Amino acid sequence: MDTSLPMFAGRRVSPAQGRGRASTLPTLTTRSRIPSPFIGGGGKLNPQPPILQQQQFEAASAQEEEEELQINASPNNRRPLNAYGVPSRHPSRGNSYSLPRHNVPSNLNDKIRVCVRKRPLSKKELARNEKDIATINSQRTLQINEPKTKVDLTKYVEQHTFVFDDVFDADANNEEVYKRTALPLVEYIFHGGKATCFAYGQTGSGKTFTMLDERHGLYVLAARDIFTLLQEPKFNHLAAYIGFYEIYQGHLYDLLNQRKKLFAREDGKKNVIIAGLQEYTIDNVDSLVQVFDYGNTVRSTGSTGANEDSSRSHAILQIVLKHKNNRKKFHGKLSFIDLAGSERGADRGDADKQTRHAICAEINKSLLALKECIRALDQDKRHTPFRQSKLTQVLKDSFVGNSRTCMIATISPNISNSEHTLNTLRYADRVKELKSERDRAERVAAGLELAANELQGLTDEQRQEYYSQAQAKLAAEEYEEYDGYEEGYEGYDYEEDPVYDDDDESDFLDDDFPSDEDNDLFGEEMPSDGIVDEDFISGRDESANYFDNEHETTENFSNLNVNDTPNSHISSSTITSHIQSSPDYSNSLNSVQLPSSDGHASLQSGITHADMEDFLKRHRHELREVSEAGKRETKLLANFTLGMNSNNDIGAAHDLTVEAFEKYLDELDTLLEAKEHNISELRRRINQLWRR
Ligand SMILES: Nc1ncnc2c1ncn2[C@@H]1O[C@H](COP(=O)(O)OP(=O)(O)OP(=O)(O)O)[C@@H](O)[C@H]1O
Repeated sequence: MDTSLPMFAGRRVSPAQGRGRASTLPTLTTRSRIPSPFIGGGGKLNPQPPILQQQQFEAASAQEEEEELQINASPNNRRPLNAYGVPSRHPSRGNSYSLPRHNVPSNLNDKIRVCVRKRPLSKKELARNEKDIATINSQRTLQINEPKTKVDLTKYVEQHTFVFDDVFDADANNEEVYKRTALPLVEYIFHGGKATCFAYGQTGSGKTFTMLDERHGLYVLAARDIFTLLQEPKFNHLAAYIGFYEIYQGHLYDLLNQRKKLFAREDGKKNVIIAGLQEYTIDNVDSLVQVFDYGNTVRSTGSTGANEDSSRSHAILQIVLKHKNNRKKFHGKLSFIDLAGSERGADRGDADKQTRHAICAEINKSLLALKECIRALDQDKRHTPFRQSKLTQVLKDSFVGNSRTCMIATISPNISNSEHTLNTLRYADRVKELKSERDRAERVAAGLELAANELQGLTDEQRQEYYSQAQAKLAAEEYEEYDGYEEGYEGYDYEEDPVYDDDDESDFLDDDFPSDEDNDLFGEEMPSDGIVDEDFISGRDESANYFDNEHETTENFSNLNVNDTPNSHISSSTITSHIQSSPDYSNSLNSVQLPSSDGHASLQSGITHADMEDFLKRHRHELREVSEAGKRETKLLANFTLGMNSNNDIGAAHDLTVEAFEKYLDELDTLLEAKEHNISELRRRINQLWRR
């Protein structure tokens, strides 16, 4: 007797999952698995989410799907033949199933969306008579018919079925793709969010065509809508700033400024700043395309067997919305990323083998890190491994807090690329596991399979044996799948740290940025000659670290007398006195109801344990935020002091120092504002406790 387990899409399926739970199908709803403050009623950034309509639609569709399944289960139901003339379920393996059509649209407001786009067969592929092995079954499912050969040389087709948020067939145009991928992100950034849209896939599968095509690329379509929205009176105070850079072998280069090397840092509000990035204020699509074309000509490319223009770098086009009258005031950000080709180590074109290996390793590392970061977010992990690659470091602020991400996996449909295509789809599948839907499909498929054959005729004992094996197998698979993600990174045990104790606010614990010990936020090597980098000072740089700060020394601090500044609201060099003199501070202080003067606490009697816990959480948060801001402040002070010391006080050098001083003050102001905010928030909570 063959007790091997039935399989689905390359994975074995538990009979317990299959038959046991199939009967509960009608009550299963599809999905709402990503808890996000912006999804479902009341989310500030999402004033009218179409969730309700969607849920109603889902309920109706669930019923339809169920009916369809029962039809498929009928022994009289003849399965269609696939492109190879074989029934859609291979009789000898029992490992593939015809899935219900997933006609339920996904939620455009999900924090993370994963879509797939199939390109048409190219002329060359058609001329070679290559078969199209990718079948789109519905708006959300696709099937890869992978030709295989058994050891006895019998040919068969293995079918792999995947479910995504959206699947676009070869005839879908960029406008259609745009509406369900980047358009929601455009709307989102106008509500103050940060968003990322990226394409992932094998060389030649259509990433550039989708993202960066100069006529219909998603970036052009998005820019068109962004510029239109900026004309509206309510957004009149905003302007779009365009920057275009690449990540090549772990370094950042400005594509709009002669590949000048760039450094990524984080400002006081946790926005990632690409220091030195040349940004253009652009208000029409034509100029944007011009700027972009220019940038593209300097992008790092190499030649592979597959595509002459194949890129070896990740290209990032960012559109930042800022306040017109204050460029430092950030509103929203949308990044389009054309990732380097995903195939592993298969490149053949580069002359130098060592370079080729280094490039491939770097690309693989960053793609892996990207996947892990998105997975961590999707699964609400407490720690996100941003530091594992330059790509994820620069994208950090697009993943945490008010952020949305849309990934478009691009696939080639031809037979000779089936392996790469499957790799791409598996990668995408892992990025966001649409568990409830996949499980549902698996349960159904397994249920049908079992009903049809294997368990029939078995004794009770044999069935029992079958179930235990299946359960053990599933448990092992699940263990393998999640093993390794829980430990955190950099060897630091966050669980043990009482300060970083169990907090429910989303990004308390996922901050990977180094603090005092690092040169820049990402630990990247900075110019270490102590000389002011001209470009940093030239006014293009929004970062605070204008000077090399390799040797942070306290003696230098005394050289800076903040009291001498013309900026009157910084009245003292100490944070405390600054905070005390601020209007926010006085307001919060005035509004706090202190305990009565006879010394008896006047806490409200109904205070619960949970209230106290809640307050402690807030306090920990405040402590951490303020101490981080303090560290940044120390660093800022040291940087400026060192820079000032290395410049003399006459002529051009003095002018540079004054300019840097202005920026230093600006940055300091932002840091203090962040601290004040945290402190006054804590005081507000104290106030609430006394009052209740
Ligand atoms: N959906 C599509 N419809 C029509 N043609 C397409 C589509 N997608 C891609 N192509 C064509 O396929 C070819 C390869 O596409 P593209 O250059 O976008 O691939 P890529 O994934 O960006 O490759 P690389 O990683 O090497 O840059 C191009 O000639 C492009 O015009």
